[in-house]
Amino acid sequence: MRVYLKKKAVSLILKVIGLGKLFELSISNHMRVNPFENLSFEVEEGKFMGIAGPSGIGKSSILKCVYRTYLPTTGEVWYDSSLYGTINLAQATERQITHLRIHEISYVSQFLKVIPRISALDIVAERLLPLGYSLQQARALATKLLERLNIPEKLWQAFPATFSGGEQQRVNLARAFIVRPRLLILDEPTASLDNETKHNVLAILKEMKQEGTTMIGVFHDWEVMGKVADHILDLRTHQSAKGQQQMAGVE
Ligand SMILES: Nc1ncnc2c1ncn2[C@@H]1O[C@H](COP(=O)(O)OP(=O)(O)OP(=O)(O)O)[C@@H](O)[C@H]1O
Repeated sequence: MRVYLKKKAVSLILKVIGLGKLFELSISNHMRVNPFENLSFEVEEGKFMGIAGPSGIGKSSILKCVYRTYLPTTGEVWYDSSLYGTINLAQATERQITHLRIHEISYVSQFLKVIPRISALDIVAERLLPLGYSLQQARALATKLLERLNIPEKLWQAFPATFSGGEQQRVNLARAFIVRPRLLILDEPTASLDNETKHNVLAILKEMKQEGTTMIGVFHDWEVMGKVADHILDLRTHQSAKGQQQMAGVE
């Protein structure tokens, strides 16, 4: 008897085509900075794509174009969303982007945008309120996450404005993790963490991957990236990336 294994269909969650970003610096005599152009890549559902390349090549800007903090100058960012089906994030409305950020796309950077006079616990818990959780449920889940990220209990009711860089980063991670997003964008998420917390963050990322979260991320620490990434987009060797930024004055 022959047994045929059914080939699992590959499902793309992100397809970026011809992405480019041009910055024009009005304060510097209209100098133009064009870190990447005509950049294309794809990410399969449930996979982790790391982005590598030297400082200034555009890694963070690519993440920001996907999260739509930056509007790309050229190109398409096709995302297979739960809310709207396949949608080009480069052309989605602000309202669609806001909804996607609440429900399915999270971004975590090295820095926390500190919200004044809200406790660390509530900054994390509040992410769950628009998703239908009660304040009590949200606080219980936030507590578990803050514990896992080694934030001491005495800080839970404190305001993160006074926290150290590493503590703020852990609150930032908790805010992104708590919603268990469909797409998680990570920009240097472990940069100021001690080894024990880094280890815990990696464990949470692996757990989320198993639950189906797709991730794209930039890590300075190649060892950390190697532990979670399924493949790496290396901007130095990527054919369609320019590989280095070009600067030119406006004619
Ligand atoms: N908002 C902005 N306005 C003007 N220029 C910008 C802006 N954001 C990024 N750039 C420029 O684009 C280039 C790429 O920056 P980006 O932060 O994406 O690089 P990176 O590869 O992430 O660098 P690093 O590894 O040092 O964080 C840099 O020259 C940077 O100065």
